[in-house]
Amino acid sequence: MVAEALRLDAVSRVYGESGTRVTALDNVSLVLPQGSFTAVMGPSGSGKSTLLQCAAGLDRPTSGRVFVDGEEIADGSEAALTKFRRDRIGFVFQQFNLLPTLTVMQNVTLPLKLAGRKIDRAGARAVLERVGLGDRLDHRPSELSGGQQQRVAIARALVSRPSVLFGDEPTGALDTRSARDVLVLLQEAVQVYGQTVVMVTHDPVAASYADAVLFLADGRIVGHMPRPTADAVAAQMTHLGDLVGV
Ligand SMILES: Nc1ncnc2c1ncn2[C@@H]1O[C@H](COP(=O)(O)OP(=O)(O)OP(=O)(O)O)[C@@H](O)[C@H]1O
Repeated sequence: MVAEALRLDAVSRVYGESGTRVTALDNVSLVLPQGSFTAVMGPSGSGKSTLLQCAAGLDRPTSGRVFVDGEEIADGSEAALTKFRRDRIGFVFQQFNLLPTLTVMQNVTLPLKLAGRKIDRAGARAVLERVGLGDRLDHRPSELSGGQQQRVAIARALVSRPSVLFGDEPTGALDTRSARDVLVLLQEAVQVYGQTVVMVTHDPVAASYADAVLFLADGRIVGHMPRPTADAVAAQMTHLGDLVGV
């Protein structure tokens, strides 16, 4: 039996008041096993980012429950939620979100510092070597290419050994080759290191690196494709677009 890394039980997220109400997530339930790589796709506005934010504890569902590694995301204070995220969640954004004044090494060790954990420089160096940046430790983000910056962001997300690594279009700002490097890295995190990765993407090629694709439309899960190929994903997206009229 493979353990569960992520569980959503009937999660809904409603924005706004009556009149402007938007149901961004509508009663979504899912279970992802440890060591899986899942892509989340769907038309614009289908709820992909909201799903990721609720699953990662960056946003609170209106109703329903989220479990990471079997433990429910704290429903308590902001501080408790922050601790939960720091201990269990890694997040990679489209725009890297590195701190420009810090070096590569400082960026990567910052989460450990903020969490009051021991700074394991050797561990951080090993992760940076793994992402191919072992010789760039003292560089600033502005001295790196977009692909290299995203690899720093991935190293920063991996250094605290999160239960789940979330990516919100992590290849969205990269050229084809850099995107491929990042996707191979995420695949390796899953296949070699047993990490669990959940990635939102608009790109069928990026999605084809995952073990499975979840399709969202109107805040609901409307499809699941194991062993995706780029062509099959593109065909399914066209079909979804026809269904929801985009
Ligand atoms: N803070 C917010 N306030 C009000 N409505 C919101 C807010 N965030 C998202 N929404 C709405 O919730 C729905 C889902 O948005 P979400 O960003 O999750 O979609 P998405 O699938 O990630 O879209 P995209 O592919 O365009 O990034 C949309 O209708 C959006 O307008």
